[in-house]
Amino acid sequence: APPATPKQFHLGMFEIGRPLGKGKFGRVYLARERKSGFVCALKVLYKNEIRKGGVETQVRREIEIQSNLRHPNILQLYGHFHDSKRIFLILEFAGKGELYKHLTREERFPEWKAAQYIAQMAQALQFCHKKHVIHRDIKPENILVGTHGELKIADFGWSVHTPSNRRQTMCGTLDYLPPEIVRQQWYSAKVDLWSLGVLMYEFLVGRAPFEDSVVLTHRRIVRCEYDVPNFVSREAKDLIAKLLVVSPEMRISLEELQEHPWIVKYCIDGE
Ligand SMILES: COc1ccc(C(=O)Nc2ccccc2)cc1NC(=O)CCSc1ncnc(N)c1Br
Repeated sequence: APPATPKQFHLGMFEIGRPLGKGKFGRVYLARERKSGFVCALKVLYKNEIRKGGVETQVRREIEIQSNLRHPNILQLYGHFHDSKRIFLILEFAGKGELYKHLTREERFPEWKAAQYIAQMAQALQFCHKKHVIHRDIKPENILVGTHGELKIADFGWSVHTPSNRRQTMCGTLDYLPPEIVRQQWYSAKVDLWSLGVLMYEFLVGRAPFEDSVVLTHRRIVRCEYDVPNFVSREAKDLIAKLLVVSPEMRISLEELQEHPWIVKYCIDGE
C-alpha cells in the first residue's frame, strides 16, 4: 500500500535509485520512501522546461485527474511536491517496465496475450469514461507492465521516451490518432476505441496499421485504409474492423467489446 499519506512530501523522504526512463520534460527514478520502505517511481519535471513548454495547466490538470483515478490498469499517481526548480511526481512503480520494449523484443504477441491486454485496456478505458476522462494516450509507449504482467496506462503527458524510442518523429504520434482528430473535428470518448483498434492491430501484427510517411498516414487514417495479414484470426480481424471505423458513433462500444467472441475466448474471467 502507498505510504501513509502525510500532508507534505519532500525529497529527503526518498532514497533515489536507478533511472527508469527519460521523458522530454524530465527523468524518472526508482525511489524508496525511507520510513516505510515503500518502492515507487519518482518523476522529476523541471519548472523552466514546463514553463517553456507552456504546459503548466496540463501538468496541474493531469495531477488533478490522475490523483483520483484508482484502477489496477492505470498507473497510480500517489502525490507530488516541488522545490524551487523542480516538480516531483510520486508514481506507482511498474515492475515489468515499458510495454513497447516487450513488443519490440517479441515482435508481436500471441492472440491469447493480445486479447487479455486489450480486455485490460478496455476495462481501464471504461473506468476513465465513467469519470468523464477521455483520450488516454494509449499507444504502446504510454503503457507499462506491472509485476504480475498486468498492463498499466501511464499517461506520460507530453513527454516522449527518447533513447530507444521507435517513434522519434511526429508521425509516431499520428499513427494512433483517429480521423476526427486528424481532421481537427470535435471528439468524444469514442476516440479511445479507435486507438484501441490501432493498439490491437499493433499487438497482433507488430506494426501500426497506418504506418507510413506523415502525408500518407494522414490520408490512410481518414480513409481507414489498412490491410490485415492472413496469420491474424478471423475473429480478431472482425473486432479490428469494428474498432477502426471512421464514424465515431459506429464504433463498437467498450461493453460490446468485452462480449466479443475473440475477447471471451481468451479471457479467463470472461469479464
Ligand atoms: C501516472 O503516471 C504519470 C502521470 C503524469 C505524467 C507526466 O509526466 N505528466 C506531464 C508531464 C509534463 C507535462 C504534462 C504532463 C507521467 C506519468 N507517468 C510516467 O511518466 C511513467 C514514468 S516511467 C515508469 N514509471 C513507473 N514504473 C516504471 N517501470 C517506469 Br519505466
